[in-house]
Amino acid sequence: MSDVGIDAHLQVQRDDFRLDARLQLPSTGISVLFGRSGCGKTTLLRAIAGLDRAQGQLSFCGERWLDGTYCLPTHRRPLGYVFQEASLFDHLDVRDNLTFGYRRVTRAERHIDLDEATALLGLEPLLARRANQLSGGQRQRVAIARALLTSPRLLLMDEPLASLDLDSKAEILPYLERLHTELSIPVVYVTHSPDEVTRLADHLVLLDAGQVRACGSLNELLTDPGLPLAQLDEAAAVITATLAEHDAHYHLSTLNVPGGTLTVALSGLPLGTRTRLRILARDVSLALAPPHRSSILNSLPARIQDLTPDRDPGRLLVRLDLGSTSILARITRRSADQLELRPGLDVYAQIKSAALVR
Ligand SMILES: Nc1ncnc2c1ncn2[C@@H]1O[C@H](COP(=O)(O)OP(=O)(O)OP(=O)(O)O)[C@@H](O)[C@H]1O
Repeated sequence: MSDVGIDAHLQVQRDDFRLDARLQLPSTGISVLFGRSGCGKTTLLRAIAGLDRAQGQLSFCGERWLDGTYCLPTHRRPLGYVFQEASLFDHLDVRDNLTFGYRRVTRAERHIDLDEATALLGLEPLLARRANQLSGGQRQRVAIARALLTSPRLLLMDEPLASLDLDSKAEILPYLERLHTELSIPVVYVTHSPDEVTRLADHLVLLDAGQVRACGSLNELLTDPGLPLAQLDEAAAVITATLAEHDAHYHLSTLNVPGGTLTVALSGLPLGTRTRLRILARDVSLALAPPHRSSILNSLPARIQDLTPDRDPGRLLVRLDLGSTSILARITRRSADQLELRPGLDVYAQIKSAALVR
């Protein structure tokens, strides 16, 4: 990794649980800590913040935060922390909640101002409202803006959507996506929601029983047949795409993707927008020749990287190299034998359906 943000080997001992996590996270983008309930996501996040006592080493962008007996206290670590439930000052209005931390940052250290944070989280109409008159989603947006106004160099978020209903989650996700595109500070984000992973993660850390099972870029881990994500029914690749053309007549949009173009249902996004495209493994089939007179619009040249047994004994998982990224195909073992598929073979990936991630 060229630009390392967090470089850590952290241990936390609890009565019946031990965290022993080695990880390196990049200094940009959203890194998601992912894993089942109780695997240690919150424990690791709190150890990074210095909120719980940890052993080991931790540095951030080369600065030592923990090393043996040396421990930089939380209030001296330049980080913002967003908890599952926003703890606001209920008797204050939104503006006063926001300025609370902001005033304590010296002018020279400020890299985001009140207007920017308010605009980024869409809080203008709420500034005069008292905190106890906000919905759960609005409270969480205020909590995120308040964390940003302390001008952190690292933002830690512990399941910020977990206590919200579906509508509030849908309301807040676009704001989190904006953080992603408009701010350059790295975010470490805890969730066990696959949807949030797909929408937000650039980088993924898979935790299992207190240990890091894998750590890498989102699509690298999603398409790794040795990891549990590729064995899910919903196994999918998430690739980056750019909107290239809208066809109002046929109600379709075309996107540039690694290795070619793909067509999806007409999108309202402007041409040139960079977005994410989710391609389910079960929606990809393989052919040895380019499709001829097929109803499938999407076909990309690809090279087989590997073939791995699937949970279903009648099927195989095929990882396909598109050049700069990979996708998965779930096909029958019989087809694989009939087509004599093997690593290194050039094929055509026929994609029945692909969806913009939103
Ligand atoms: N304060 C504590 N004292 C003792 N044990 C704790 C404490 N906090 C967490 N644990 C235990 O540590 C383990 C990891 O908990 P942690 O909250 O980090 O998991 P998690 O992956 O964040 O889970 P979830 O997704 O359910 O929030 C669990 O077994 C939990 O019971």
